[in-house]
Amino acid sequence: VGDLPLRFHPGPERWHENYPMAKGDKQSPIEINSKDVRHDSSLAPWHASYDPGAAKTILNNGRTCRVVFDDSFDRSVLRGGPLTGAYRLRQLHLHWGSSDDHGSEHVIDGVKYAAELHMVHWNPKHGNFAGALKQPDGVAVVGIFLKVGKTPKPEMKRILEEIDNIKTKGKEAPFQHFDPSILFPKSRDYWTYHGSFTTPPCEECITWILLREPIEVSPDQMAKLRSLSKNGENEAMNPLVDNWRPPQPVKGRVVRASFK
Ligand SMILES: COc1cccc(N2C=Cc3cc(S(N)(=O)=O)sc3S2(=O)=O)c1
Ligand SMILES: [Zn+2]
Repeated sequence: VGDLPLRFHPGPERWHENYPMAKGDKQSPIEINSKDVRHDSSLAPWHASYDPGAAKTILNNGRTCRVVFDDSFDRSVLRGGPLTGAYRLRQLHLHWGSSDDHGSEHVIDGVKYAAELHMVHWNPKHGNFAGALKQPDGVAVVGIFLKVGKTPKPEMKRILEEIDNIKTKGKEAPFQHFDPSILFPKSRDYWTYHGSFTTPPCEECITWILLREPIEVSPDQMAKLRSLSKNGENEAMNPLVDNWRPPQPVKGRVVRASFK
């Protein structure tokens, strides 16, 4: 599927034709309504201990902008929160819209953020990433909402400065000495629920940890993201925007909050 021209890429409504899991009972993203959220005082705080040296490259794969980390040993790990054990950071990527009023995948009390950053971690007790995909506790994704404001976080600058080197699909550039925990907002408050990858193959192996406090980006930082192309360098520019999946049925799942 990855290397077919765009016109053959079916949208989210048709993913289930090739990936039956896309119609499962634990799909992501979802709408979170505070009135249905249950505060769970037993939820521990989460901790990330990332090694800046683990950052390797940044790439445009035609569907998102992704930073890849060395996950060959417990070098950059996430612990605590709803998790048991240490989960290894594998990659981070973003989802964003064609304008500032939408772009996030999860929707909070009806609010769509301009973008949503995902930090993907996997549970090494399952041997490797492919093995972790098949387990309900295989993967943990930290989601951070991005909203457009006047006091942009300087830390996002580093990722967005690299955009010029990965404008077209397939472009990759070295991206080293980067500690993604600088992107975390001040508050550690989070929601957590069990769900899936928001793109095919849509496996239901993800413990989602969504941070309540958004981080700020500037309007021209958003414009920078939108200047990426879905196409290769010798094809027509096709703005890489609206790479978000719409909210999926909650199907009785309970979203827990670490805060009151
Ligand atoms: C076997 O290769 C696989 C198997 C499963 C997922 C992936 N990946 C591609 C999409 C994808 C979507 C993610 S999201 N938006 O839910 O955080 S995380 C992720 S991925 O791990 O990079 C690669
Ligand atoms: Zn994602």
